Amino acid sequence: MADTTAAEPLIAEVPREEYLRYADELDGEVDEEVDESKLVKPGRFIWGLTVCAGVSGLLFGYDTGVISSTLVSIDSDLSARPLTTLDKSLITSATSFFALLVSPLTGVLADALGRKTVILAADILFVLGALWQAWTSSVAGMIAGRSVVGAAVGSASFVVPLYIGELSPGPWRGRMVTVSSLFITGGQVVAYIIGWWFSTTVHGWRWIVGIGVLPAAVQFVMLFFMPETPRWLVRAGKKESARRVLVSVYEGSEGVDVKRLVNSVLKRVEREILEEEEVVVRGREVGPPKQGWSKRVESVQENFAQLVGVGGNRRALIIACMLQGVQQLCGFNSLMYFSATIFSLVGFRSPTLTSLTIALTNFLFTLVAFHAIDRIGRRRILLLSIPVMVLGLLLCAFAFSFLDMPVDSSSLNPTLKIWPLVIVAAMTLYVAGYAIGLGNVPWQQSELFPLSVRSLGSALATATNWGSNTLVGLTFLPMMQFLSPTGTFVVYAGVCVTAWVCVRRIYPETAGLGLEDVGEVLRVGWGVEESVRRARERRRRS
Ligand SMILES: O[C@H]1[C@H](O)[C@@H](O)[C@H](O)[C@@H](O)[C@H]1O
Repeated sequence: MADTTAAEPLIAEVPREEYLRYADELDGEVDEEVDESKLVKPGRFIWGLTVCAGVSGLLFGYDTGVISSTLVSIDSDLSARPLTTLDKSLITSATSFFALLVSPLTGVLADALGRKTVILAADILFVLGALWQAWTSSVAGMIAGRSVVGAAVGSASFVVPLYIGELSPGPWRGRMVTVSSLFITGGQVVAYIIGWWFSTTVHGWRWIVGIGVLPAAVQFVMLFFMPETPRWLVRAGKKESARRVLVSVYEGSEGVDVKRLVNSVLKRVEREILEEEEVVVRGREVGPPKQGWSKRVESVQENFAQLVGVGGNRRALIIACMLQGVQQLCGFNSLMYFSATIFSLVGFRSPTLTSLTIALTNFLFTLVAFHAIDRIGRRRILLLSIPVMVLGLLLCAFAFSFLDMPVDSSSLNPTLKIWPLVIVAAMTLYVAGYAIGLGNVPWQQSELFPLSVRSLGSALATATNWGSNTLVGLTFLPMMQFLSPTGTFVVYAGVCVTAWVCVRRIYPETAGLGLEDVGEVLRVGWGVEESVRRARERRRRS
């Protein structure tokens, strides 16, 4: 959708008295009687956009899930020698490390250039990374290709939930954002299947990594027909374009007067921007206006100061980083990366197929989350599902204590006994609990932040995710060796218990709230009791 509207002046550029008068008028103008909570069903347009944006999730899942089969099938194709342990570690961790480096940067770009531009840039990186890996003939080339993919995954993982969250009507925001988690977990299932399919083909790994080009190229083309988010457009001074997008989002929904609702949402967004600008203007030192790059740097610094200096924003950042940190530190991805190794050590003859159960369970229970997240609520779903994870982990730890783990699969006892089966069942239980809650709720992060710091806040939380992901990837095998498998799984259970306590104390219920209303909850404190009371009332009414 091409934007032909000339940019109106940014609110910050309007003389201060005029702007304060406008803020007062706006307060009186917001139509408090119409809000999104009365919407009955979202229209086709928003579903279409969610699915198109979700393709990045598919690439995220595929590119992270594909590494285990790629490493096995490379054999001595790179540098004419088998891969060493160091090669494997570098190839694996290059992706999460580059995702960690790039996500804060794309947070700044998504504010300056728009959410859609970052998705577009990620697609170019996905294509480049896939081709680079498929053509390389050296270990160094492979590490470079994985790094490019890491930069793509880092950008996409933060910007897609942000894009979907800023477009979705409040009552469906949870479900819509969970669609991107469905694509991630679906991408991981596809990666396992394709990896297994090409495992016996000569140079099959080149196909495995190269196939990633296709969805990225398709999404690249689709992006030219997709709009920017209305929130970003209002902030960039393109209110009429924002209005057109909102009309398309709400068109076809039952239960509301679309025109009145669009006006009300636009006014709410403007009011939020004005309030935030007021905070910045009050805190800004008076000095000559900056130009060019120094203006950009100053605005990033102001943004950061606003993020950590304003109480509500700081609380949002703490919650988002805490959730993203525990999503990884609970150890889930060690199963994604190493479950085939574990299953072969405990005696399964087809470890890849057994690992597929892990990926499939993850996908199927994300579907459950999709149905439940707006009805049950983000906070409640976490409080209910984390204990299931603890149970699964402790059962795993218990079962491991009965097994003598061999150093490699050649010295194992081939007759399957009961404990390996208990391990698979316990891991499945853990993964089901993870997929319902911690696997997807942290990606709802963007709703916690007001518009002015949404992009930067989400990007920093995403960097926490990738930092913790890298840490788990690097420490899992040494922990298994030094703490024993039982000790390792008990540590992960400890992380989950800590997560449960933190969620209970500081994470308010945000389900069902309009995007502009979440900030209100965190303004004077964590807002837990009040938000839970209101969510209960909303549930009773519906
Ligand atoms: O939300 C996703 C999902 O749960 C994936 O299965 C996992 O591999 C990712 O690390 C996580 O961010």
